[in-house]
Amino acid sequence: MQHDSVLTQLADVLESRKQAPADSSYVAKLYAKGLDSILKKVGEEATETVMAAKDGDKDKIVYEVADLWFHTLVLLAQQNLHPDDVLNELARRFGMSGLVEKASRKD
Ligand SMILES: N=c1c2ncn([C@@H]3O[C@H](COP(=O)(O)OP(=O)(O)OP(=O)(O)O)[C@@H](O)[C@H]3O)c2ncn1[C@@H]1O[C@H](COP(=O)(O)O)[C@@H](O)[C@H]1O
Repeated sequence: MQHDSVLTQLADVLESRKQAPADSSYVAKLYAKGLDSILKKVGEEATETVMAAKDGDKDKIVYEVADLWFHTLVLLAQQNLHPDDVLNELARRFGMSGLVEKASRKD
């Protein structure tokens, strides 16, 4: 599987969880708890990433960054944003305009 398609497919799953009953999955439950709960998880996972890096444990760094990225993807979805919106911003900073065509920003 291409890595960029992991982001896209995960974003599709996160979008679909918006229609799911609150008790049906972790993400559905997190949406039901609301923005503050999502932000709390982002903060916790950022802290756990810092602790893993301070411990110098590379496996733990990868695991915690995956948790951090995952919860930021939940945040993006909750805000009706898509990973492509972030990839486009990174591409713009890298001097590569139009790298990712699909962006779903709705504001
Ligand atoms: N990638 C992930 C993923 N990464 C981390 N997590 C969850 O994020 C939580 C991490 O929080 P912690 O480490 O603090 O563990 P915890 O104590 O269980 O967390 P809390 O219940 O206290 O919030 C764990 O419950 C993990 O299971 C994830 N949950 C789901 N996904 C993906 O999201 C998709 C949709 O998820 P569901 O809606 O749950 O099916 C799944 O198919 C997966 O691909």
